[in-house]
Amino acid sequence: QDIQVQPSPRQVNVTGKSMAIPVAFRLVGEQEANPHAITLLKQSLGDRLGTEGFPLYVGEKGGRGVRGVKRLIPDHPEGYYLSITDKAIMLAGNDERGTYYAVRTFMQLFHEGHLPFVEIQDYPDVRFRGVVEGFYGTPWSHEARLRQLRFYGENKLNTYIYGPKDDPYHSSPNWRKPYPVKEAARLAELVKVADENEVDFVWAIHPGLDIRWETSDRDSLMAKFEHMYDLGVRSFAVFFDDISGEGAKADRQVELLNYIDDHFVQVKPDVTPLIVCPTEYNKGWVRPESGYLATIGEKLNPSVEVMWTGDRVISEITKEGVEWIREQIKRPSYIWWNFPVSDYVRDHLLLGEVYGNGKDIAGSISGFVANPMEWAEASKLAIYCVADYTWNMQSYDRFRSWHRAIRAIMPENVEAFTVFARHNSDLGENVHRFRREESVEIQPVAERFMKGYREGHCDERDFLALQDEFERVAEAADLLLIDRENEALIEEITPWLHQFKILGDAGQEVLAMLKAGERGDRELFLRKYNHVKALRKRSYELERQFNQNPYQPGVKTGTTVLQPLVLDVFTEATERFNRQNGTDLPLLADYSPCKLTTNVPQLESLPLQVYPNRVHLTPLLEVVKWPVGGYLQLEFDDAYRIPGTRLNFDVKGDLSWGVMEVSADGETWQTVALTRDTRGRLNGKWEDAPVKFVRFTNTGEGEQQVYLREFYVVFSL
Ligand SMILES: CC(=O)N[C@H]1c2[nH]c(C(=O)Nc3ccccc3)c[n+]2[C@H](CO)[C@@H](O)[C@@H]1O
Repeated sequence: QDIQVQPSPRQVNVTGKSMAIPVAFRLVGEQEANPHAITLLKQSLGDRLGTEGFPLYVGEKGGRGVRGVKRLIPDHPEGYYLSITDKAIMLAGNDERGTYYAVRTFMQLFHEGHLPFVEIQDYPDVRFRGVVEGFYGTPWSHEARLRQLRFYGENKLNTYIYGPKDDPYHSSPNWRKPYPVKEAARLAELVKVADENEVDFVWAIHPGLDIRWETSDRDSLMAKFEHMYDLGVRSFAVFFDDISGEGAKADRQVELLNYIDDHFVQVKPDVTPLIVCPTEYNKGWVRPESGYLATIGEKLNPSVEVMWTGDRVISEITKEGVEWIREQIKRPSYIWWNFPVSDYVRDHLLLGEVYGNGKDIAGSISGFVANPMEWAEASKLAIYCVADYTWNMQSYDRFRSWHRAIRAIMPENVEAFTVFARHNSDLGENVHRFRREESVEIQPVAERFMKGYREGHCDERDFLALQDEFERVAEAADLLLIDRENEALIEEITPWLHQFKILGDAGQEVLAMLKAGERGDRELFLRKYNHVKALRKRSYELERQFNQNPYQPGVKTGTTVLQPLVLDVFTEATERFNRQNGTDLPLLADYSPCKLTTNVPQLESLPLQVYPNRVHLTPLLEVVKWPVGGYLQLEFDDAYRIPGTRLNFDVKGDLSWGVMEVSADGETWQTVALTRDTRGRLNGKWEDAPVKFVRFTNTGEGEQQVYLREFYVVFSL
């Protein structure tokens, strides 16, 4: 019998067939066993659990109920022994959490009215496993956190670190202040639910932006920890990441951390080891001359856990990397894995497989927590896989785990959510150059088809495979948009589902356009051409409406394979149509909210890079000869506010020869005042009535020679 347990247990021996689930269980060990384990049993077995019936023994090593199997219980933290025979059921933990995990596993063995005869010996690879809510952006809601904690209990994750960068009471300016009553009550509830799910709720403080190395701030921090202790928190962290100046000094940090350890953590009877995120938290930032890590390694109390993001801020965790840092800090590192966090690619969802981390790192790390997206429910896909990976690395299978995660999160729409997640996994170009696979199955088909099409032949089998995939994309979007089984998840991803539907429709239509062109059916070609243009405009409008933020606004989907394929087929088919029919249809499917007009010859065919709230001119390497009266003008499709303009012509002197102007009608113009910043760039903004035109003109006495290093306009409705 295929025993499917999440996370995958270490040792499973199927000892026979199975038995019908007993109508009644006689519970033995209730008084001594972990009460959370007992509660869980009662919740799952309900009134089947009582004083009569099939014997069910539960308890920790040394307890009366499980003394007969003491030597079978793995001697590891959170380890457990489970056996089901035709005589009795045994759920025996090496400690309280192990008993709880034995029950969690037991609950997964019920299958079609039967229980398998099985023996399981199990324990986790990594001591501390879970999530650090440590991203920039909108912190998770209280309800989302409650759902997360229950999810961690189900998946044997034992750590949740509360550290949302944008919580002013976690970081500056209010880290010194107690939470207001309402927030305090919510945190107390989180601690309670975490405890019920055997999760350590770790409260982190991020004082480094404005900490003063004086007794007063040390006392403020201790007082805040006492305030959190009074709310029930028993696990604490100090984050010194992303700071500079005074707060970044290693010796000062170590002095404070040791003080906290000596006077708070070690003094309290029930507080777990302190965790610190150092300022030099990845290898890419280590400056040996700073001696920062050496100070941490030599002077920080050995009991303090030290976090580490790997060779870079966003990186895969390797054995070589964790062994290197272990040497530096003189202890195993506590991994802060920056995935599936997307606060630096906010227009993307990261729903792909969890892969790339070593399966041989368990011996050199003490913890592994994933930093998630601001989309809590969507992050569960990766969190589920991290739970599987950190519990039993050697047996981890990225593909199996990802598919089980999808089935666990969206059981009524597995196929649709698989299609959606398959094409929403890469980050696109980003500052950390961290990429993930996307659209893996269809990618070779798309590449082969496009190559053949450009060479003049259209492979029918590939054509049909692509058509089928785009149909599945459109179907998946509609199925998920009406899904009611996981409304919180659908609410989070709805903007991307709408974008995904447009992509599926556009993909089918460009293929129809291609076929119409091949058959010489002008009327149908033009119908499809116009429909695709309309779909791209809808896509653009959706980007401007949803997920607006100052960093990466908008809604991206299928950006690695499917979107480029739609644009490539559109352009190629339109080029052929124009050649065959002597037409001049625009080749770009993408909708653009503005167009460039100019009388400066070198700028005439300059591509625009259009983002949801910014339009950039592509920089030029050569010198631009800008004649007197020469102008460069952007005309928008609507009247917009212009909160920012920037130009950089890389000229040393002043730019008195040029003027930046705006207009609502292209007739009456107003000058935009420009100020030069420290890097010689000229910045302006227009805060009066919305305008449709922005232009820059050489109003001087003679031709100017400039470098077009940067020219962009920020626009907003
Ligand atoms: C330890 C850590 O990753 N800290 C933050 C962090 N810091 C960075 C940086 O890239 N920080 C940085 C880069 C350059 C200069 C200063 C700070 C990324 N991240 C994460 C992903 O964006 C973010 O979620 C996290 O809060």
